Amino acid sequence: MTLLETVRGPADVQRMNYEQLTGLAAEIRDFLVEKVSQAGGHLGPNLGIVELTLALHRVFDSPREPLLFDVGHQAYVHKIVTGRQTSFDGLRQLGGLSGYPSRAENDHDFMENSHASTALSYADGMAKAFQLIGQTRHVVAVVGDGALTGGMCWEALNNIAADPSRPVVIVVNDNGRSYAPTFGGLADRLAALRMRPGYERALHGVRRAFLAVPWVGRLLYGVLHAVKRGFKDALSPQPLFEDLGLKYLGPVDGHDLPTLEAALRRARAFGGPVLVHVVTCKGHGYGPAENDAADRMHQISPPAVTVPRQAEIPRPKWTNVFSDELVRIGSERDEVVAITAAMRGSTGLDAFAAAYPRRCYDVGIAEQHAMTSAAGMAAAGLHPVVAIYSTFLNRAFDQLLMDVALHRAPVTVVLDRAGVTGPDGASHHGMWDLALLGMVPGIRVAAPRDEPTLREELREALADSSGPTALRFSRGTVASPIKPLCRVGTVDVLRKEGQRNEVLLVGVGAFAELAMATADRLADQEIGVTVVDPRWIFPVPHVLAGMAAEHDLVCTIEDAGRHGGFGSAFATVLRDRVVRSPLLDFALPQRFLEHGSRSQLLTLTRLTAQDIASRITEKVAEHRREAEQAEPGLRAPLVCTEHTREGEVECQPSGGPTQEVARWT
Ligand SMILES: Cc1ncc(C[n+]2csc(CCOP(=O)(O)OP(=O)(O)O)c2C)c(N)n1
Ligand SMILES: CC(=O)[C@@H](O)[C@H](O)COP(=O)(O)O
Ligand SMILES: [Mg+2]
Repeated sequence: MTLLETVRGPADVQRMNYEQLTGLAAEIRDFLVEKVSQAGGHLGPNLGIVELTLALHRVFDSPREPLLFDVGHQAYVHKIVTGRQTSFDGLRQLGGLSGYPSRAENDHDFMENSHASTALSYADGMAKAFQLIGQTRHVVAVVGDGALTGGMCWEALNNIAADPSRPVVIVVNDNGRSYAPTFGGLADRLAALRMRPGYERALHGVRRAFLAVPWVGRLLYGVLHAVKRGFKDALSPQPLFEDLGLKYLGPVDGHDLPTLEAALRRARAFGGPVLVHVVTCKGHGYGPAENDAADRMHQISPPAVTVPRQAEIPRPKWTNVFSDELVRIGSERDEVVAITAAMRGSTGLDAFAAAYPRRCYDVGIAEQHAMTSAAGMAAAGLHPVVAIYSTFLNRAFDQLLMDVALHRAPVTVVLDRAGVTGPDGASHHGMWDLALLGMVPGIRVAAPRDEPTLREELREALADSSGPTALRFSRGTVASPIKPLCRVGTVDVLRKEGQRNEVLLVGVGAFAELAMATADRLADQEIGVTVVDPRWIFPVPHVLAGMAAEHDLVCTIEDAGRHGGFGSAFATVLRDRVVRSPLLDFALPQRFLEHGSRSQLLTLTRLTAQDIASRITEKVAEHRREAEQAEPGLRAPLVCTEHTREGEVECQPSGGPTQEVARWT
C-alpha cells in the first residue's frame, strides 16, 4: 500500500514522520500529474503547494481551525489530504469533484468563490465571529502573491491588523507568479524578501542548537531572541507588513517541511494576526511545469477528444481573433492601448504587448483599478481596451459606471469567457455581464456572432470616441460564420422564410448559430421564421421593435443570465412601444450553475435547438388556435422611441411596420 493510499484525513498526515512525509509529497506530485493531465485543471499551482498544505494540516486543526484558500484553484492537495483522492477521476466534470473548495463535498471546505483576493476578508470576518462568540480558534488564509495584488486584500489587512487579539494566520504563498510573473511594486518587494529564504532556516537551526544545550541553552536562546530584531532586519527587512501592525515570519522555504512546520507552529503560538511569508515554486517537482516559461502550467486542458468528422475547416478561438484584430488596429492608431488584470495571455493581449510593449499594461489582479485607470487614460486622450473575463466585470462595475460611463470616457471593455464557461463552475460562468452593462447609461454593447463580426464590431467600438463600449464573446472556438441576407440599421437579417411572419428569432452573439439551428427545426414544421442578429445589443436597436411588430411571436436566445439580459431589455422596449407580440426569452436560469462541459450545461439549461424549437412550436400552435377564434383586428400602432446614448427620444412613426417590413425584406 502506498503512503498516499493510507491518507484518509489530516490525522493520517499528522502521524507521519518527515521521511514518510517526503515520500508522501512525491506520491502526491505523481498523482497530481497523472490525474490533472487526464482531467485538465490547475497543475502548476497545486504542484507548488504540496509541502505547505501538508504542513498546514499538521499544525492546524481543520476544520475547527478553518483553512481558506484564495481563489481556491490550489486546493487539490487539501482535497487529497481530506479524503477525496478517489474522486479525482471526475475532476471538474459534471457531477464530479469541483476544481475549487466545495462545502457540498467536505466539511474542511469553506470558500467556493474563485474570484481572487477574498480570503483575507473572509478570514477577518470569521475571526471576528469567533471572538464575539468567545471561541479561541485560529483562522488560516492562504493567499498567493498574485491575489495579494488585489485591493480587497489590503482592505482586509487593514482590519486584521486592527486587533492584536484575533489569531488570524495569513500564509502568503509566494511563487512570484500569477499566470506570468506577478506585476507591481508589491511584487518587487516580495521578490526582494524572497531572496532571503535562509532566515527562517537559519533561525530554526540556531534555536535547535541552543535548546539542545542542557540548562544554559534555553537561557542563551532567550538572550539571542532579544537581539534577534537586529539579526532579522539585517537578513530580511520586512517593514512592508510589520508597519501595518502584523507580525511577519519569513521568508520560509515552502518546500522544506521541517522549517515550514516550525514557522507555522510559531505563527500558531503567536495568538494574534501574523503573516507567514512562504516561498514556493509554481510547478515544483515536475520539469515540464517548472520549465513552462509562459505560466508554469497554471492550467492545462484535458487531452483533446478526437471525434472523426468530415474535414472541418479548423476555426480559431474567439480570443485569438480578438488578439489578431487588436494588433492590426494598434498599428493604425497609436492612441489605442490595452490593460490586463494579470491575465495577458489568456485574454489575448500577448501579441499586442509584443508589438507595442509600451502600450500594454498589466495592473495585477486588480480589475477595479484597471477600469478607473482606463478612465484616466481616456481623459488624457487615449482609447484604452480593458480585456477581462466576463465574470470579473462584477468586480469593476462601480468603476465602469461612475468612473468610465459618468464621464462618457471612450473606454472599450472586451469581455472574454462570456456565458457558460464550463469546468470552472459557478463563479466563473460569464452570466452577469449583460445585467450589469444594461444598467450603464450611455454604454454601447456588441455581441459578435462569428469571426467577421468580432473584427467588425471591435473596430466599430474603437471608432466610437463618444462614450464607453463593450464587446462580449464566449470561451473557446468561434462559431461558424453566418453571412447576412441584409442589414437593417445595425441589425443583420440572417434568415427569412415562410409565407407568414410567425416567429422572429433574435440570436445574441454566438447564439445566432443556435438560432439558425432552431430555425431549421421550425421550418421543418412549416413555421414562418425570421432570424436576426442585433450585433449591437445595448441600447436595444429600435428597428427590432418594428420587426417584432410584424411577427406573431418574438423569441430571444442569449448565453447570459435571464435577469437583466437582452431578452428582458427587449421586452421593456416592446412594452414602451405597445408592441403586443408575445416574447419568449431563452437564457440561462438565474442560479449558480455547476461545473461541467459547456455543452453539458447548455443541455442541462435547455439551451439547445431541440428544446427551444419545441417550446416555440407549442407557443405557435397556441397562437394559431387563438387567431382562428379571434376577430381579425388591426395590429397595435407602433410608437417609435429611439433608444440613443441620451436615453429615449420620441421619433416620427415610420408609417407603421408595413413600410418597415418592405424596407427589410
Ligand atoms: C478577480 C479575479 N481576477 C482574475 C482571476 C483569474 N486568476 C485565477 S488564478 C490567478 C493567478 C493567481 O495567482 P496567485 O494568487 O499568485 O496564485 P498561484 O496560482 O500563483 O498559486 C488569476 C489571475 C481570478 N480568479 N479572480
Ligand atoms: C482560476 C483560474 O485560473 C481561472 O481564471 C480559470 O481557470 C480560467 O480558465 P480558462 O482561462 O480556461 O477559461
Ligand atoms: Mg503566485
